[in-house]
Amino acid sequence: MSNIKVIVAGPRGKMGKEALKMIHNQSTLTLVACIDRKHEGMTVKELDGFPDMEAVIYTDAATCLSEVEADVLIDLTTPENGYKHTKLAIENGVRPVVGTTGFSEDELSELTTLASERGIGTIIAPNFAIGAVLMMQFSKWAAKHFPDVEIIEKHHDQKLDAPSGTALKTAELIKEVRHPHKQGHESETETLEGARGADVDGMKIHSMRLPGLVAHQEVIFGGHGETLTVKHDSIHRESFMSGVKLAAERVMELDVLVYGLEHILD
Ligand SMILES: NC(=O)C1=CN([C@@H]2O[C@H](COP(=O)(O)OP(=O)(O)OC[C@H]3O[C@@H](n4cnc5c(N)ncnc54)[C@H](O)[C@@H]3O)[C@@H](O)[C@H]2O)C=CC1
Ligand SMILES: O=C(O)C1=N[C@H](C(=O)O)C[C@H](O)C1
Repeated sequence: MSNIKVIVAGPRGKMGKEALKMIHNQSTLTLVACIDRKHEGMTVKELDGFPDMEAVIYTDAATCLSEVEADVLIDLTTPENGYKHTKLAIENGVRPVVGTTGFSEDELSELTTLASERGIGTIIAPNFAIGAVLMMQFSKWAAKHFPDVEIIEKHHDQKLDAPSGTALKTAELIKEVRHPHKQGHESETETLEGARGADVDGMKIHSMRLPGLVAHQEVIFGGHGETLTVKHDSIHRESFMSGVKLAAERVMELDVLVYGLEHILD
């Protein structure tokens, strides 16, 4: 694999820092610039102390994506900015690898159309951890046999979006095999609003936010006299990095947008 020139948006965030470490420690990706809210003109070396990272920080995404010669944008920011960066990247011929979650369905559909029109490979993956991708696939399989299911996602208390991108993606995969139906008692009522969680075609999603958590999900299926739980825990953000690296390599071979890492895993 020849060397891939990468821009990272959000380099000072929890995921951005982990991505810089990953890029620093391997040989197929080279950091050529960063997009940040602050520190215009500084280098990553000056900002974070990585000894040989001379990549310059831009505060204006449009300038960065139009001026810097780059193959891939890795975006790890916020829903609003991630969407803007992804759009700008596609318009400038830079392939986006997006970990940022919280995009609306309309935004995803607009980006899908734009990527196809421009022929620019794009990967948006709500979860880059290989174990999480397997947890979602196992859940889809289980839902064929256990159509009553509730998703419980648990995250750190700095997370902006709820439910998590992973929970929504899990529900989307389960929807492919589950007939919509209301779960629980047909006459059940909430005496406290929100008690039964968010609703996707009758299946429920519950979001927990607490300090000390990283990223965790349980998908609980109920049957006759039995339950089945499919569970994944990211206990360190390093868990996401093999997926980010794989996506940055595979996006070079794509000319459309794919949503979910499962599309590029062997
Ligand atoms: N797909 C995946 O596997 C994973 C996705 N995520 C998602 O990644 C995103 C980032 O997560 P964290 O690193 O935990 O958040 P964070 O809050 O630690 O980092 C976000 C960073 O984005 C920066 N930022 C905000 N606006 C910006 C702008 N206009 N330009 C450049 N940088 C900007 C902030 O300064 C901050 O440093 C979230 O959407 C989260 O849900 C998080 C973990 C795994
Ligand atoms: O914000 C996070 O931390 C995470 N966000 C992603 C999501 O919304 O699913 C992926 C992972 O769960 C961590």
